[in-house]
Amino acid sequence: MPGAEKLGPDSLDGLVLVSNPAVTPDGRYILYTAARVSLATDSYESSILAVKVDSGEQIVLQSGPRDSCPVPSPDGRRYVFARKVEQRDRRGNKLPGIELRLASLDAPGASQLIARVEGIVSLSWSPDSRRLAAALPMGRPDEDVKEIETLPVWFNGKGFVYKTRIEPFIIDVDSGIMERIELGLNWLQVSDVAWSPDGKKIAISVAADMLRPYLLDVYVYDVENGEAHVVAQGLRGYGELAWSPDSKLLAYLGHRGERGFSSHQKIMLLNPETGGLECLTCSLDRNAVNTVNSDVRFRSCLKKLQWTIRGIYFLVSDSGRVILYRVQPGMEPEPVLDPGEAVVDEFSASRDGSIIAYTLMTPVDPKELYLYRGMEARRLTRHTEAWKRRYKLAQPRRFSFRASDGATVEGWVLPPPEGVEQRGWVLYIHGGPKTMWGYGFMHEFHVLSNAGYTVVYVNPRGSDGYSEDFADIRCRYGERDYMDLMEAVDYVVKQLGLPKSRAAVMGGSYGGFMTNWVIGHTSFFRAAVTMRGISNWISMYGTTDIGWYFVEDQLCCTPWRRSDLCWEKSPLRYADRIETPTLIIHSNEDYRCWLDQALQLYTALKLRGVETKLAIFPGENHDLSRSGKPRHRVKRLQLILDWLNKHIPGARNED
Ligand SMILES: CC(=O)N[C@@H](C)C(=O)N[C@@H](C)C(=O)N[C@@H](C)C(=O)O
Repeated sequence: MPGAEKLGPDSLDGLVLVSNPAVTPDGRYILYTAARVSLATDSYESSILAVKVDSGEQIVLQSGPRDSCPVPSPDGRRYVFARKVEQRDRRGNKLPGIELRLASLDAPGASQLIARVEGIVSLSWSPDSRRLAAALPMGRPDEDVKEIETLPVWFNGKGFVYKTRIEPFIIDVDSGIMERIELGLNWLQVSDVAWSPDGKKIAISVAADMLRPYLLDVYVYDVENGEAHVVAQGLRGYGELAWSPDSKLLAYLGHRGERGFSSHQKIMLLNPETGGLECLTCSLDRNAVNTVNSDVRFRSCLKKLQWTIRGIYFLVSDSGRVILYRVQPGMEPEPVLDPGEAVVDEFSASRDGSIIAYTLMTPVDPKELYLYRGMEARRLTRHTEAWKRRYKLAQPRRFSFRASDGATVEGWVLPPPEGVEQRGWVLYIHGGPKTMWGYGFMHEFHVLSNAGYTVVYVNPRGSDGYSEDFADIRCRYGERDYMDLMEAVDYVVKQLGLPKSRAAVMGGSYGGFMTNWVIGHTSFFRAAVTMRGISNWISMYGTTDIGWYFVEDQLCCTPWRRSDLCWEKSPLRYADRIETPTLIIHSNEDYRCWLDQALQLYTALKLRGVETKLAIFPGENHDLSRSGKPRHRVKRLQLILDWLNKHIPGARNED
């Protein structure tokens, strides 16, 4: 019977994650990745499928189980994709873990190896469909003793990276011959490569300053004479590039660092001839990328901007929604596809812009593939329907309130589904801080809801989805962000009637920092769960992949400059005030917020006799809750439920 099963932690099993909707430039096919979560193999079994646009016929192109990232060729006949492999040479040394393979759209299954690489940062076909520009990580850590002379030492999800350079290459796809593009840089990390439609140039965005890897320069490489020259310096942001159809101009996704890491990503128009730079989306005052949180995504190699003859397409995060926009030089940006209370999660457009493939999700619908053509949207896949039919999913309700400084703050409440008694509720704080809650699908929320916990999720100051000023809490962590959250608690208790004595607080990363901050400043909550969090900004500064610049930018302090401020903003400073029973969850390969952040808090709580438990997940990183091994994700969810059930006993609704 539909909705008969209770959606518990192991309901992850069998969920299909649809990602990477890639339209062939001629608009004939849409290629995409479908990854099935398997508890049996403890993996994501990913294959590459295609839909014929005119007939809707579905084709299995590569049956996996570790295939992903299809990138169609300009002539629409072939595509390259990534195959994850784990092999060693005769001496037992690990070989590069990614096969870059070439396949024909007319011969499903068959493919040929082009190169074995450590990873793929960016790919761009030559217009003649014979070569690829590629940004590839090169270099491997020492097998035994690590002899380190660079920064960062390690990077979340990549392990030790002190010998890694991300370099630009040209690859002949038929011979596999790889030719490095020389930029004459001692240290470099290429962010993106883009081959011009006339075939003559390759644009390359690259970080060249090891101590300030967030600064990007843009080079244009002349394919004929092999010379590269700088056309822009000191830019920031994602650094993605797209050429205009006439190969004269570049679109750059990023910013000038107006508000440090709190700046919105913008579509900037770069004239390679003059170096001129013009912001095309500043009038929006919204982030020109998708930052909505979801835990049902699989990896994708799609670009975040695309220049077709109808203009530059990009996504905008706005009040929990994600909308597809378009902008032309000299014109205002305009919405192309507004999904309402939903999220256009990824997109790609045919060369003439007449066909747009995208993935869409809602708070109760995991991602599926859609087609937008002739002002009409059509759903193309139903991979998650059987999974959805098994469970009862409650619908969230939006609320908003006027904060004490007059600003409007919005949030949502996800109650237990019909027939499930409310046991209590959790204030779930997102990370970033510059991400947003909204209309994305959160499996974890439905697990909490099905266990009888109403989930309250709010976008306080520091969140994305609003103005740049709303997001900018630099130097003021634990102030307006904290006040917005506490005022939201006040609102949901007084206005929405949630029981004040049956509340828990939880959050990850920055949300873990804020959870740690909350329990050091109030004992309102019966329980807390802090995940991949931050307790000490001084040690965060030197131990993580982004710490030495992220902490200085966001907290306005370093261990040597205003260290008092670093300490004042560290939850560990207030550990002697914590009374809330706290579960601490961390991964032992989290290099975004290192394990020391959890250990310091755990030690403090143990010494103070506060009920606490530390769960360390081996072989996992900062993204455990989003892409960790399925069995670990189930275990993590069970630990959370056990902790809440222990500290919010019984099933009573009133105080
Ligand atoms: C480069 C940068 O600004 N990264 C930050 C978004 C970042 O990783 N912040 C972490 C402290 C964080 O809160 N991460 C979020 C996205 C999470 O939920 O893990």
